Amino acid sequence: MSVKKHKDYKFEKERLEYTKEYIKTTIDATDYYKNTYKGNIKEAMENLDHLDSSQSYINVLVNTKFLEIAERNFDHLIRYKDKPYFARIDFKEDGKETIDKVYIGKISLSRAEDDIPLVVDWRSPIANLYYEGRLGENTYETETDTIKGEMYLKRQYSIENGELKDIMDIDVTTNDAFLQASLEAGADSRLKDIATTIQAEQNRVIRAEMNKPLIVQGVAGSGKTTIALHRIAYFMYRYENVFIPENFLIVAPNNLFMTYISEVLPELGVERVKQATLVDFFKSLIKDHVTIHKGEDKLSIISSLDREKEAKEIFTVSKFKGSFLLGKHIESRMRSIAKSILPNEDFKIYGKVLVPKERIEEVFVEELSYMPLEKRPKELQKILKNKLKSEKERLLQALENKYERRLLDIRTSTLEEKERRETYKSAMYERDEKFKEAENLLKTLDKKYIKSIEIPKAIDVYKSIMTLENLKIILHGKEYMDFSLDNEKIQIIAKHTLGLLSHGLIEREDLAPLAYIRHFISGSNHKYDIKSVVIDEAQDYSLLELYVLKKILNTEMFTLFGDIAQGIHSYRSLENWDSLYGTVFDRENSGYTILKQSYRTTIEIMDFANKIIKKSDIKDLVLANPVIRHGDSPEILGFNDKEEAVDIIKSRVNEGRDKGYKSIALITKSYKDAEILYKLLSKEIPERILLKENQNYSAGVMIVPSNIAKGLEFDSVIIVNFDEEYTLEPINIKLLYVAATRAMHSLTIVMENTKLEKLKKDFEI
Ligand SMILES: Nc1ncnc2c1ncn2[C@@H]1O[C@H](COP(=O)(O)OP(=O)(O)OP(=O)(O)O)[C@@H](O)[C@H]1O
Repeated sequence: MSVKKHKDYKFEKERLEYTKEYIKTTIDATDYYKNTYKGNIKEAMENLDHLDSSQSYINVLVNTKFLEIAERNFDHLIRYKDKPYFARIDFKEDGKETIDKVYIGKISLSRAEDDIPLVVDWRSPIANLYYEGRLGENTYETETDTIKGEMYLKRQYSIENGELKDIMDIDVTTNDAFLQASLEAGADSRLKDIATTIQAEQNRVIRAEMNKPLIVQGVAGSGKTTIALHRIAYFMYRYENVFIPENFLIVAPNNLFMTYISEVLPELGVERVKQATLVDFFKSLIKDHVTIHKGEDKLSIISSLDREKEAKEIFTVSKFKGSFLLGKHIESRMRSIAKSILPNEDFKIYGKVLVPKERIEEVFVEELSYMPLEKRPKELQKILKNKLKSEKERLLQALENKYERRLLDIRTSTLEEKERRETYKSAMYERDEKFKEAENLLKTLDKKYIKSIEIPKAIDVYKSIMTLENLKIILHGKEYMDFSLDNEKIQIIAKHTLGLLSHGLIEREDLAPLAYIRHFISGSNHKYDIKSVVIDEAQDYSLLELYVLKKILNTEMFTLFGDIAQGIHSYRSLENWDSLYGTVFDRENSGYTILKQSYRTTIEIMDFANKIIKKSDIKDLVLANPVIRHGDSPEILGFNDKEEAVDIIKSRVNEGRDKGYKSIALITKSYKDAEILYKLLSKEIPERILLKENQNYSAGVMIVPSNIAKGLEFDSVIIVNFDEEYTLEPINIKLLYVAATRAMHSLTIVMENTKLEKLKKDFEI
């Protein structure tokens, strides 16, 4: 139906024009204010020197703040002037006469003259009705109240360049046409914002309470990354007066991913939020000079069929280094280290014990345990100093008395005059010396005692933990056995780790334990002031990594988004969410949500991918349920040699381009295969790019190893398989699943004819 035929077209068009006009006036006014504030700042700066400078200083501060707000408003208004809202609900609150027409957009805008809202923010309480309510009786929660009433209308608008293109009344048509349209659009570049089409289950995650941990298990394409960012935007709105953007940390898998999500950040107004990879965050904490070993890609080794011994070593070492067991061992080891660095003697003066060593130990190890090791000596010194102070008077008095007596004895002695005088003089001298000595001791004894406490380096502590001898200690403890140790494993772990350390090298898995040790030694030496953490691809982190992050940031406000079915790094990371309870988070005090609906892929592709993941042994596997959207069936094409492979790939890429696909990914199992493919296509597709972890994201024809493709999406995916195979090993199943679920519209597998039948048979595809 043409938009003009809609019964309310005229009204809506006028309303849009009115809103646009109002925004234009507001933009002009804001611009005017901006200039006024700038002028005020300039004037106040000029007056800083001669007038009352404190008043000028205040003027600068106040006007700078105003200017900041005006600039932010100005940017928002400019950004949304041509699309001020995307939906409307009509709601009559119980007890009120009128029905409010509530226009929902990315900004809030009220008419200055009568304070009537023209547009309300999508994050406001009433907008919740748009996302979750159906027509009829409804309620929504404000900060203080529950508002009851009736919703009469739920309407969506398509507005392009300021023009009303479509009006869609939902709940009349049950099918959400806007969602369909938005899903059909191609992935030309990076992630987009979905404020218009957020679904109820996603809305609940976005608005879920922040002050306790929330784990979101979402199938591939369920919008985890997208809603993670919307959740931050929501909190920044909801707790505007409590948090600044810099209080939020997004933990992302790599730099490529960070640029992939970067476009949506300003769109949601969260561009100043902190972003870091966990590796960089931990690296910034460990100040000791260490280099991360660039060994062969562990994933390649693990997913190979003929490298069992190496794979076993990787599993053993990585699992241990990511275990809660190691975390607990570090904690107890740090206690023993705190004890061992203390001098093995009482604090005494002239043989008199002022503080027995047991008491010193109690203070240093127990009472000061809330403090980093580095800071404890100073605190201990204060105690010792106080002891010396209270001892001073008694000690000097005793000395005084002693010499008084002695001098008296000499004066009244029967010695000869000359000898008596000499003896008296030398006793006087001795007394002065003794006083000097005592005063000196009183001044320095505490320093001397403290000086002998040597704070170890984190790397040395770690080395000592990883020795056979010390690992054996863990073997004898029976607690926290999330990782079962035995003698053979200990040998492997010690040899592997000490081997690397002896060359000044560490591996990724060493970062969390090292950062934790460093945290014990130096405390929070990071530059962040993080209150709330949002982790995407959370299944890729180990228990210890998450535990250490939480300890270091000292907050409960964690939201974890992930999918166990995509846990291709499970050799070093979580295998299920349950393991987080009782270790990192408290089960009773944490939220857990499952998202089953997948928005990315067509039904045909999702069915194909589900067949693959069904072959895995993942406990309580949740299969993705695609939104109704059809497309071509995935194809598996065989080749006899690489030349033929190149021809097939080239023609598939061209077909994709003809269909208007802007992002086409050639996904390989490993980085090695990606490099082979990159070279092979140098003539046929010279503009192709090889995506790497540390580069910026850009669309086009991309060659991507599957582990790097994780989290991203493409219009068309061509899985290319040369030398390496996808077998029924758990890791291979996950790698193939990840690759297949990156596709939005089209999926092809290209592989050697000799391996093709086996793949089809194995996966029943
Ligand atoms: N409510 C929605 N409306 C429109 N598009 C949506 C919605 N939810 C998700 N999408 C789209 O679905 C796609 C997948 O989203 P996203 O990448 O956030 O999912 P994910 O769960 O992180 O996926 P994966 O785990 O597979 O990496 C994106 O294109 C996103 O824009």
